[in-house]
Amino acid sequence: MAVDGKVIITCAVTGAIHTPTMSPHLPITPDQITHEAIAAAEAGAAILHLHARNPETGQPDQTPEAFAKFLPRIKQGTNAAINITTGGSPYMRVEERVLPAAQFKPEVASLNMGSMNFGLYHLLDKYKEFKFDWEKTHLEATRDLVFRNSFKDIQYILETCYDNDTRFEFECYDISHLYNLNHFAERGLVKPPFFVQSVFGLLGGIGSHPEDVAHMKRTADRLFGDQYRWSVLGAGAAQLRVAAQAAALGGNIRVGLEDSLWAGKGKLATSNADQVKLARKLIEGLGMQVATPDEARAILSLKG
Ligand SMILES: C[C@H](N)CC(=O)CC(=O)O
Ligand SMILES: [Zn+2]
Repeated sequence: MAVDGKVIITCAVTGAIHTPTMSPHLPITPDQITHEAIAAAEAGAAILHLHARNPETGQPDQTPEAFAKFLPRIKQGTNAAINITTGGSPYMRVEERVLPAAQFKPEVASLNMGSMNFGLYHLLDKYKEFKFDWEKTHLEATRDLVFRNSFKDIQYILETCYDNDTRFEFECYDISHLYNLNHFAERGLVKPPFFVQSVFGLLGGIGSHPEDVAHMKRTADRLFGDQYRWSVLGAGAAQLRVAAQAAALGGNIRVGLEDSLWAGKGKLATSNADQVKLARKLIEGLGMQVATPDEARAILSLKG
């Protein structure tokens, strides 16, 4: 819940879902990722969720070397908390996916709380021509893709990062994922407050209807009571609508070009900061305030 009316904005700067042909504004190179991350923080993002890409082709790159090309500069340029993905790309194995978080010991790392179909092939209806061959394959192959996050995979990431005092952004794409988180809580493998990032509107997970958002919150309230901090992300066109509903319900918000390329209906976002500014307007419009990085650290008990 927004603590003392402070709402945490997370910005997911580039991700591993969208591809270069989809938007000229998708940051690919280390310079672009660095610039976009710092600008998003200046606009109000307290947490920066980071993936790396091949600077030439934009292909997801989960090697620590790729992250090392922008992490130090981002840390120098902003006080925002760093959140390194352990999801990588849904095609990767968990041993590869956990490497950057294990090496850089960030304040936050994402943790996907269940296996699921991860559909992107429907985007092929929209984009006919692609700059790079891998883009079409990347989308097409999701027709038969299972994003694997077995209990063993999840425990492997938890144990690999345990001594780093890294806390997790628990990505819950469906109600069952909340129960999986509860399972690890009961086993004492995760400690509160749980930063629950509910994902809405990704093909293979829960939808983005207001009933879905309400159902996810009701279930999390019942399972975790005051032991969790709720945040939401809406995929694609649902981003701002889901953010508005959640903020009104006391939730925190995730935006960024990883989750949506848009800044309103049919309008391509020209930067991550664009979306952060829209989120800020929402929050302040509701009479709440945007949490600073240090306020977010206090709310989420981050190591700082
Ligand atoms: C829907 C988002 N792409 C979820 C995500 O951010 C996964 C991760 O990086 O671990
Ligand atoms: Zn991610």
